[in-house]
Amino acid sequence: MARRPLPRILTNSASIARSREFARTAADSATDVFHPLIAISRGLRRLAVVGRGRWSATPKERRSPLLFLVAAGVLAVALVPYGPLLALIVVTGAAAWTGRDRAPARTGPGEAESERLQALYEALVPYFSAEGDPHPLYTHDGDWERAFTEYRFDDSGRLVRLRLKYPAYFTDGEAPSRARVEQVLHTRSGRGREYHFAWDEEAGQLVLTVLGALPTDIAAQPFVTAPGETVLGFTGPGSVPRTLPVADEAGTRDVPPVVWRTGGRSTEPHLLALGQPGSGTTTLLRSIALQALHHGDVLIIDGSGTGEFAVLAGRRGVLGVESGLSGVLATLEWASHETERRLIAANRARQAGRAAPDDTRRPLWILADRPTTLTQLAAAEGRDDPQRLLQVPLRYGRAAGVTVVVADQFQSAELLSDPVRAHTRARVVLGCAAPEEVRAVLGAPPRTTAPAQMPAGRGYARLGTGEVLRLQVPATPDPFDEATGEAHRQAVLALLPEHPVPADGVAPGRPVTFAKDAPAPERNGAAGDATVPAGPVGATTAVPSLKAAGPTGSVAVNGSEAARAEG
Ligand SMILES: Nc1ncnc2c1ncn2[C@@H]1O[C@H](COP(=O)(O)OP(=O)(O)OP(=O)(O)O)[C@@H](O)[C@H]1O
Repeated sequence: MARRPLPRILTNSASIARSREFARTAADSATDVFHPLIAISRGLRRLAVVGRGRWSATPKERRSPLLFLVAAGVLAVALVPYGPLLALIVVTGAAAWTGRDRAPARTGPGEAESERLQALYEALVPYFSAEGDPHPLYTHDGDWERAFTEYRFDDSGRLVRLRLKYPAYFTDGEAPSRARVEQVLHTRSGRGREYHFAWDEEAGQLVLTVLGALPTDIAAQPFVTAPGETVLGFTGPGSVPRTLPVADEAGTRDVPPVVWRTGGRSTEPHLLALGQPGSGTTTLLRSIALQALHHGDVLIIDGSGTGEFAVLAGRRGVLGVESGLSGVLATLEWASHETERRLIAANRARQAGRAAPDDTRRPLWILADRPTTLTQLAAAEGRDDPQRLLQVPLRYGRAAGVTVVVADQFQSAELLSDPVRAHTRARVVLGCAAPEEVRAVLGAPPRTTAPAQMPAGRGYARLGTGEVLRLQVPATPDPFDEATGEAHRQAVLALLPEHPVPADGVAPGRPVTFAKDAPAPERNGAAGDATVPAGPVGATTAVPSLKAAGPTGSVAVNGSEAARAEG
């Protein structure tokens, strides 16, 4: 029997979160409003307990006279004018007094906490004091309470938040000055945690906040995003104005994502990810590929040649997974021509007052893992540099719906070509990296200290000139890797597009060839077969030729376009 779907409100985690928030606010307000009633009822309960205790303590022979006295008192009160009203007021007052909250409100820090704050204050004196300051805010044996305006400790007595004032002459605009203070606060407040430093230059204040670790348990899954949006990973609460529902074993929760927008309106149409070996750049590419395949076609250049993308080969939408130099060169040449073709087709359509043809709109992704390895190989063999062939997609890809993602290692960064550096405005750094290294790649240093343990897939992302965000890439391991856990393997396999049905007896997963003058290579899963570049190979990088190229000047078209061309 088909299961009836749950009502939307039960499956919509955003509305559940809203309802929870509403319930919490309502409960808080109700507690405020009913606080006197709560105190009176608590007092009545306490008075009743005291009364019962007294009654049990009274010897049996005295209980009858006592009962008589109480009854007489009640009768007298009942007969006196306004007696019952006065009695009610007296009992209520007694109950309110007895039921008042007696726990003394804790004000100020404990002894140990004061000592910590004083030590922190003393450590900052050399940085925040100057000779000749008549009223120094920071001075040895000074009063930390003048400088620290807000502080919070966790249950174990460790500082989790601190707001401090600093003198106006402190050079808070200079990165080295800031770094020195941050270093002192970091080491004095306890290593092994991540700290965020927010400098308010206008107010002359610095706020230190201890950040929670980013979740490492989010597996690959279909993320709720719009077309053109790719989830690079997840970041800390409050860093981005949005959350995404993610599912795990415990259910669904909302997590702030780092979403990268690609396409015609994107200001960061291409991405460069750098990392230490084993930091997770290949995994990031795999995660991007799985998301890209929902709406587009993907070409993969596996420069390391370790077969970590083999699971994608032959899948619907995967145009090729290339690791050999010849195959890579042919593939990139095709991609370069395809970019030109799309531009020309879209341009012609625009001039004719038509919408861009469908075959120029399906996003094409070129994912290049460790292309510098191939650059070295090409140089050794005296052949063309594959990175040179990325130039056209990088330069014109945005208008042509072509997105380039390059991942490499820090050590090879100097081998990256100028176009790759210049056109990849979305940047990711994964793994351990010094703040200067992060700054060199992202253009700005991270505002947080590095965690003590850097899990795989952990790093920083920066989109254009935006803020540097902490990033944890969702676990998207290679399902063919024996070390991959079953749950993660199944999660990745569930996201893979199916193998296309072989209409012509071609075995699924057959490698696609993009050789010059070869017959049409298959665009696995696309509407039809794609032809290879028909134009001169060398024309790909001749950018001025973009305008000049006529119908024969370029190139790859899908089946229907080819038929039209032939017709
Ligand atoms: N986000 C992640 N979550 C969990 N595990 C990850 C994540 N990213 C990578 N890993 C694991 O870390 C290991 C290395 O990952 P990966 O191959 O992606 O790194 P790499 O940077 O490409 O390294 P190399 O260049 O040396 O191949 C793999 O076992 C992978 O499953």
